[in-house]
Formats: sequence, structure tokens, C-alpha cells
Amino acid sequence: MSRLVVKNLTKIFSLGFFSKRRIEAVKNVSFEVKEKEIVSLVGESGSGKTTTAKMILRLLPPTSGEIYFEGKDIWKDIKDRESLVEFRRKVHAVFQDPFASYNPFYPVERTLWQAISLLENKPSNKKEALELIKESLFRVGIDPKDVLGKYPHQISGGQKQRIMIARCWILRPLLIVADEPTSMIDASSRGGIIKLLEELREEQGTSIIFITHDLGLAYYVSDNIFVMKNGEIVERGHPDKVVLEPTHEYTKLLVGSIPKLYRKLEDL
Ligand SMILES: Nc1ncnc2c1ncn2[C@@H]1O[C@H](COP(=O)(O)OP(=O)(O)OP(=O)(O)O)[C@@H](O)[C@H]1O
Repeated sequence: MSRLVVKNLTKIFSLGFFSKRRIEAVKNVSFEVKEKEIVSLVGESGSGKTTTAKMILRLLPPTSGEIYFEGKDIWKDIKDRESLVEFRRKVHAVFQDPFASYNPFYPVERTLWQAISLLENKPSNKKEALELIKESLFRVGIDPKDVLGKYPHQISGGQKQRIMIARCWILRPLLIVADEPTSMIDASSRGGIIKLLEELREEQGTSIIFITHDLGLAYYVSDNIFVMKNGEIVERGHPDKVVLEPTHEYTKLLVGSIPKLYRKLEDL
């Protein structure tokens, strides 16, 4: 069953007060994500990946088109705060910049306390909640004493990314939208983050939309790949089909850079 259906999604930005300039960031994009599926949106900078992600996360309204999550149109059927909180519990983002996801004035575990506040079945007291936080940190390979009580500038980029995944582990979302979740971190942490996302999919049946420039990485992690260029999906399908039998010139160009990426991935 499809968990997410994106239908003819379009986003046009208008710039300037007088001479209106139109930027068609996303053009007529359609795709589906099934339960437990990892799909990748791959494309160069400015191809419309993040804009697509923001519309799916209900952070940016589309100009036209529909997004159905579990059969509900997320822009038309979510009307009250309660349904929005439910949506935020089920659909979760891991953003490319781990630094922007944290408030510098609060200890890093604040993001995990916030996750607990979104839970339907909350722990019955603070001690139990802290146990859950510690367990989530262990699950993502962090010793709680290395990060608890610390501020964002006192921990590494890789630890910040892992804490965002720990947040996913607490919330058990049905869909994770991971926008370049490994872009700011070193190669060894990168492999770990991908593995954690795959574990979440296995353990919790989470579906994942993985957004990346890197077709080599997408080939390794995805069940389906959608290649975007200038706001459109120009190629789609199983990773073997996209990589071994590309039809669009742009995909052929991306595939041409994969041998180099393979070498890079072997370092992970
Ligand atoms: N708020 C905005 N106002 C105007 N134009 C925007 C806005 N957000 C994005 N754009 C434009 O829309 C296009 C698509 O941008 P988007 O960020 O979705 O691309 P992307 O594929 O995610 O790029 P990257 O990989 O660099 O994050 C770009 O031309 C961008 O400049």
C-alpha cells in the first residue's frame, strides 16, 4: 500500500514586487512511496528536491497538485491542531544542516524532550522519559553521558545528526524525509547514519525519502530512484534500471560520475 502519494505537484515562486519573476521550482512532480520503502530524490543543486521535501513536510504550500499521506490530502484534510500534531508525529524530517536543527541556547537533549512531548503514549514520569532518551541515544551509538547537558557547539556534527535519528527512534515516524542527512559529516559517520536509517526501516517499517546529489549513494540505499532536473522528474525506477539503463541525458551524465563515487563509498 502507498504511504505517500504525490500527484502533479507544482511550486512557483514569484520574486519582486513590480516586475514579477516566476521561478518554477517544482513542475508537475508525481511519485509514490510504499510502506517500508526507501526512495531517493536525486539531482543537482536547484533541481527542486528541497522544495518538494518542504511541501511533503507541510512546511510550504504547493501552487498546485496534491500530497496524500495515508490517504489524507495533507494540505486540505489537516485542518485542526490535533491533526497537525498527529501528522508531525508520523512524518519526520532530518535536515541537511545539523547545526540549524538545534537552538544554541538549549542543551542538545531538548530536541529529544520535544519528541517525547509529541508521543501519544508518553512515559508516566520524568525518570521514565529520561530512560527513553538514554535508550534512544544508545540505539544511535552515542553514550548518553557524552552529550547530555551539552550545548550544540560542544558536540560534533556527526553526534548532532545521530541525535536527530534518535529523535526519529523515539517518535517511530511512518515517514522520514531525510534531506542530505549526511552532507555535513565525515565519511565514517556517513555510513553509520545510512545504516541507522536502514535499521529504522527494518525495525519500525518506516518509509524514507532520501534526498541527495549523490546517485552512487542513492543506488546503494534505495528501492526506487527519482532523478530531478529543473524541477521535473526526468528518470524514475529501480536503481539497477536507472543506473544500468539510463534514458535521459542528465542521468547518463550522473551515471558517468559513479565509478568515482563507488571508490568514495568503499571508504565508508
Ligand atoms: N523561497 C524561495 N523563493 C524563491 N525561489 C526559491 C525559494 N526556494 C527555492 N527557490 C528556488 O527554487 C529552485 C529549487 O530549489 P531547491 O532548494 O528546491 O533545490 P534543491 O534541488 O533542493 O537544491 P540543493 O541541492 O542545493 O538543496 C531554485 O532555483 C531555488 O533558487
